[in-house]
Amino acid sequence: MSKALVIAIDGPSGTGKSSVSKAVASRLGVSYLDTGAMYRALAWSCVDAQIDLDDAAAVAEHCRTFDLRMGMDPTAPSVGVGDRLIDAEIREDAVTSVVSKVATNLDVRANLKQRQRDLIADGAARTGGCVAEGRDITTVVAPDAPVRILMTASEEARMSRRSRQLKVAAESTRAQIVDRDRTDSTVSQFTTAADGVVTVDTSHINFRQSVDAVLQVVQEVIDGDPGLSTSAG
Ligand SMILES: Nc1ncnc2c1ncn2[C@@H]1O[C@H](COP(=O)(O)OP(=O)(O)O)[C@@H](O)[C@H]1O
Ligand SMILES: Nc1ccn([C@H]2C[C@H](O)[C@@H](COP(=O)(O)OP(=O)(O)O)O2)c(=O)n1
Repeated sequence: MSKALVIAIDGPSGTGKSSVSKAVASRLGVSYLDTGAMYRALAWSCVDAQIDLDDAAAVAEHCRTFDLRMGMDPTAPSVGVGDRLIDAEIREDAVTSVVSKVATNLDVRANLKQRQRDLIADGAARTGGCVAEGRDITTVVAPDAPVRILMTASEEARMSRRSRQLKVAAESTRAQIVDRDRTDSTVSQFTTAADGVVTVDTSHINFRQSVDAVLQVVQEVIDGDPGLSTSAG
């Protein structure tokens, strides 16, 4: 029986993790998991339930019971709580500005880590593989993944991409990117590659080239491990 093609991708904000991971998963015909969206969904759900985000015990308790539903089709990923789809809501400033409060809660991280492992296993069982992206996938959630990649890019490139994406001035993205990454890095190390993790620096390559760079790393791993397979040609 062939082994599941789990591809773990970490990196700071604005390196291209989400867009590149989605494209790679589509090309390979495997599932896609945006773990950052899970932290965002929890932050949204706490605000919706009027839970004080500074009350770590209350946030952790809410995390244990909230009905998070992740759609893992890379061509139409979705995030829901119960029957309500919240894909747009979790990208709003109201969530972006507070998400670090839930992401730095260690009880929350333990709960979401287990959910992420289960989702990756389910997604891989359905489609033969899964591209999972975040901050601690290569090190904590899926340290045994056959492909592990750290995406990096200069601060300048990351800020300018986010500003183009959000249609705001580059400098105004500093708080969203540089400051938030600094807070998040107190609980997971995602700026240097752990042992066995391949770095893909996207500072000076475009989106297409970034997708090709990741696919090349995947192909090299497949070539060295005949037990792994993919539907991509
Ligand atoms: N290599 C690249 N070169 C230029 N722009 C890119 C590249 N990769 C991604 N982008 C663009 O940068 C923006 C941020 O990418 P995203 O995937 O959301 O990053 P992350 O998930 O790391 O925060 C998106 O608009 C995306 O299309
Ligand atoms: N595996 C993960 C994924 C995201 N996080 C944190 C980091 C961010 O503050 C939030 C949201 O992550 P997301 O990847 O959506 O953030 P970006 O806006 O792309 O930088 O969750 C985490 O701590 N661990």
